[in-house]
Amino acid sequence: MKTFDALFDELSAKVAAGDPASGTVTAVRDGVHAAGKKVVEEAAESWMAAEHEGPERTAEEISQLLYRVQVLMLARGLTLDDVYTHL
Ligand SMILES: N=c1c2ncn([C@@H]3O[C@H](COP(=O)(O)OP(=O)(O)OP(=O)(O)O)[C@@H](O)[C@H]3O)c2ncn1[C@@H]1O[C@H](COP(=O)(O)O)[C@@H](O)[C@H]1O
Repeated sequence: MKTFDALFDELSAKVAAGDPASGTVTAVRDGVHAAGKKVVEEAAESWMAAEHEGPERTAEEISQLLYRVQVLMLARGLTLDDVYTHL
């Protein structure tokens, strides 16, 4: 099972390498505006799933939200430490 930190390490490595097969690399290159819209979209889908769908669908949507948050962090040049320092 993958953790938040492990996924961030994986995405960071793909972005650093410019992996052409990675959708993440494309998403990060699309920039903060596009990444931010995706965060909002997945946040709304998480909320709707929590209200109207089952726990499994909700968990799936939240996993996509966490992924999109990491894409936004990478597009903005933030590290995990930058965020964790505020927790
Ligand atoms: N965890 C994810 C992940 N979560 C979501 N996504 C992307 O986000 C897409 C879903 O977002 P959409 O906006 O298309 O979703 P949607 O149409 O709203 O669909 P639903 O939310 O209704 O399901 C998926 O098809 C993926 O492209 C992800 N893409 C990649 N990862 C992981 O990131 C790592 C690197 O992946 P690559 O960059 O593809 O190499 C790998 O470990 C992947 O498993």
